Formats: sequence, structure tokens, C-alpha cells
Amino acid sequence: MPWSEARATAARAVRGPLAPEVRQLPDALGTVLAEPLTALTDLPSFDSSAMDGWAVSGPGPWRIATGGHGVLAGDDGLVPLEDGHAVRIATGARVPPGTTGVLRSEYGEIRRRPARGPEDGGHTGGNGGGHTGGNGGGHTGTGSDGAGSRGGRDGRDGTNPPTGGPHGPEHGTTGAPAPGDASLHTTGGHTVVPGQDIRPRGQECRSGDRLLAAGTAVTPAVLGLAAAAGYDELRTVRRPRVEVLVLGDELLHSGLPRDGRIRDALGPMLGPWLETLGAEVTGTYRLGDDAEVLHTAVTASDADVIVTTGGTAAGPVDHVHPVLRRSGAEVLVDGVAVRPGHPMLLARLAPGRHLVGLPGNPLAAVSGLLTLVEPLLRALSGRAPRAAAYVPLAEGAPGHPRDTRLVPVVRRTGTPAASPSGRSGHPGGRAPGSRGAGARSSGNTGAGTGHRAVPLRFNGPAMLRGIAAADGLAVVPPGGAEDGSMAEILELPWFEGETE
Ligand SMILES: Nc1nc2c(c(=O)[nH]1)N[C@H]1C(S)=C(S)[C@@H](COP(=O)(O)OP(=O)(O)OC[C@H]3O[C@@H](n4cnc5c(N)ncnc54)[C@H](O)[C@@H]3O)O[C@H]1N2
Ligand code: MOO
Repeated sequence: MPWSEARATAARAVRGPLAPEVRQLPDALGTVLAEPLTALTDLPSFDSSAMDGWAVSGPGPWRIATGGHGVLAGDDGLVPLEDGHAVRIATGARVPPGTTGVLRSEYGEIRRRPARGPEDGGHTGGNGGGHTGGNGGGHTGTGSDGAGSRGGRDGRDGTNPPTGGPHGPEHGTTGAPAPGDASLHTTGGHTVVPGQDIRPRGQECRSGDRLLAAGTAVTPAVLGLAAAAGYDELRTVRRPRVEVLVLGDELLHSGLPRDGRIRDALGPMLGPWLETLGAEVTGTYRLGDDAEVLHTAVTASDADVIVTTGGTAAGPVDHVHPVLRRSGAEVLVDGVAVRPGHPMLLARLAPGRHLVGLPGNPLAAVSGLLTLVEPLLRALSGRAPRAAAYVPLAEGAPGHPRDTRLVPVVRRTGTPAASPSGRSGHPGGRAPGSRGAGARSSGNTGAGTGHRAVPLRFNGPAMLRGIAAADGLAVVPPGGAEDGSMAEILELPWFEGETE
């Protein structure tokens, strides 16, 4: 079967996504929304200050009560602000009714009014002491807000009243400053226009707005948005349960290869890789080459998808095909015209239960993972098919006469002349120091995208050295691809963007 048909067959193998389930927010990471994310509240849910400063009412200068901390984030902020008055306000605090706008702390200064009576004592700027409880008076101009520190820098210590510490919330600061306390003035020609530095209620969304579509992957950012929008739990598509069966008597699970035996490279690789594709991996089991054991494992499993490795060919201990026949499985894909990986297969064990047979050669297994497993898992978990990415090749890639080739590549910006060294003679197939070295090129970049795909060496079916240094696999059509031609790239989950 042609490679693209095999992928399409895997994507169509299931009728639709698995059933939705409800998950607490932290558990929903990596799943897919089963329904649109709809705002449960306006965001912001109240008019709030975008800056630390002062809420002001009407044109300035404004009368302001000193001391206390003003209105903080989390206060109900319901005490109205009278015309001609100001009150300190923190970023995120609800603005008092009557607020015209917010003057940033760096755009205003407080001027103390002359002392009015003997009880003022001359150090609290005419507060009368009783009003600013807890402000630790006696150190004028050194308060903790912008006005206080500005006063200090400007040498106006004698004119700025203390602006209060973190203690002693003042009742009345939002509505009734003591007359004659102090006045707030703008500096540097700044003005306050209506709505200035106020985040209006509903600016980001209104309750009921659709924030994200069903099928959106739940990323950390989505968790944050869902929490902001009022969610404690999300309805998401159940993760496909995947079981990995590693076949092969020749495999060792620790130490050095010895006595004709080799290390299992697929057991450690597939579980984490499958998780990045949205699977819940229920277990990785090493079964050896035993048809009975394999048959029992396949028939007893309740996984949505079984992934086997090895044993797909027709050798004396290749048991996958005979076990599938014995189990009455329907083989949907039996070999694919792709190199490496042509013996890969996909079978339906029962409605809703599938088996993907990955060839034993490690890069061939990766090929099967991206050709059959990924589309199947996307369909089961409700994700849209992978969007194709196309990148020009930094050099020609030889092709198979009839089959598609998948070749590990690394994307790189820079001159095409740099690319041949990335292919030959260097470990991992990359020129020494090529990653991050040198200035970003302003020209010689590929087809408007600014980067090119450099095919890597060590791309034989039994090798992982190329893919371990790669950030994608280039799809090379039968017959090959020329230098500079556009190639589809299957991005690896850890692709972080092109390198220089
Ligand atoms: N007569 C033919 N023989 C083979 C053909 C063919 O067309 N005609 N195709 C070759 C290709 S291509 C591949 S790929 C393999 C596929 O074989 P199996 O899926 O049956 O895999 P095994 O024979 O079990 O193993 C192949 C190779 O990979 C090594 N291996 C297996 N598992 C692991 C593992 N977990 N970690 C590391 N290496 C593993 C195994 O030792 C073998 O060297 O068939 C070819 N033969
Ligand atoms: O599947 Mo094999 O590893 O194509 O060469």
C-alpha cells in the first residue's frame, strides 16, 4: 500500500474519538477538549486597574487621603470615589464606582498640604494621626508606593506625606479623604483620559463566548485560560490506552551487547514517544519470541491499541502474522511502500481495538510509529490530522525506485553551502558547531521560509543515530528529491524551530 494511503487508512480505522470524560484541571493536560471551551464569566469579571497608581475621579489635581494601602487586588472596591478625589490602587484591584481613570504611580506625585493645627505634629502631613492608623508616620516621603519613592528621589521628602505601609487598611480611603490631607498631581504632562489604564469588564470575553473549539489540545496555557474562565474540570476525550509488546529473544535490557545479543532500543523509546502523541501507556512488556505468549497477551489485553515491535516479517520466529490470523483479526494494512519500515502492519482485533505491528529495526519502528500509530492515535483522541509542513531540502535526497523514503533531517537557517558538511563525516550527521553558531543569514534561505532541511547520515533501518540528532523526517518520494525542492516534513514532537 502506498505510504499516504497507509496513513489515511490508519486515520480512518476508527469511527471517531473515544468517549468524553470529566477530568480535574491538572489531570486534563495532554488531552483534547471534547466540547468547546465556553467562558463561564466575563473576563475581566469587573473593571479593574491595569496599573499600580491612583484611581481618580474627574479632572485633577485630586484630593487624596494618605496612609493605608488604598484599594488592593481582592478588595471588593465598592466604596464610591467622589468627584475630585483620588485613592491609591493596585494592579488588578477593582476600580471604585465613580473612577474616571487610573494615574500610574510614576506619572503623579502627592503634595502635602500645610499643617493645619497643633495636633498635626508636622510629620504626617496634616493627617491628624487618627486617620492613617498604622502608617508608621514620622518618615515623610518614604512610603512604599511610587509617589513616596519619587518624592525621595526628587528631594521632596518634606512635602510628601507617608503613603502607608502594608498594614492598617483605612476605612474611608476610597470615599472620604480627610479634607486638607494632600493632593495628587500629574507629572511630566501626563493626563488621565476616561478609562485610562482600566481593564474594562468583559474586555477579553463575555460569559458564554466560545474561547476554544472542541478538538483543541489541552496545553498548560489552556489550563490557565480554563481556570481564569471559571473551570474546575474539563470534559475531554479519553486518552487512548496503549500497551507496548516488545518481541525478540535477542534483546537485553541492561548492560553491554554480548554473545550475539543486543540492547532493546525500542522499549525505552516507545512509551515516552507514545505519551507525546497523547496516549496513556498502560505498560511495556518484553515477551521474547513465543507465539503462545504473544497470542495470550494480544487476546487478554483491554488496550485500545497494542503496539508490537519486531516479528512482522516472515522469519522463523516472526509470530505477529500467525497470531493475528489465529485471533481472527482483520488486517487493514499489511506492508507499506515506505523505507524503512515496509513490513509495518495495522489490524483490527475487535471493534475499537487495534494492533500496530512495528518492524524490529529501530528506525523502521519509528517510521511505523509516524505512519500508522500517530494517525490512529489522533483519530482516537479527537485531534485533527497533523498539518503538513513543507521545507526546501538543503541538498538532494536519493529515493527508492518505488517506495517513499523517510529520512531524518534537521532544519537549519543559513547558506546552503553549509549543508553538505552537515551530511558527511560528522557524528550525528551535523557539522561541528553548526547549531547556534554564526550569524543568522539574511539571504540564501529556503523558499521564503528562511530555513532548509538538511538530510542526516546514519539513516539506515537499524540506526537511531540520525533520528536522535534530527528534528523531523523528510518524506522523499519514489525516485528521490532534488536539492532545493520542497519536501514534506514530519516534525518530531521535540522540534523547537530551526537552528542556525
Ligand atoms: N527475507 C526478507 N527478510 C527481511 C525483509 C524482507 O523484506 N525479506 N525485510 C527486512 C526489513 S526491511 C525489516 S525492517 C525487518 C523486519 O523484521 P521484523 O519486524 O520481523 O523484526 P525482527 O526480525 O524481529 O528484527 C529485525 C531487526 O531489528 C532488531 N530488533 C528487533 N527488536 C529490537 C529492539 N527492541 N531494539 C533493537 N533492535 C531490535 C533485531 O535484532 C533485528 O536485527 O526484516 C528484514 N528482513
Ligand atoms: O523496514 Mo526495513 O527496516 O525497511 O528496512
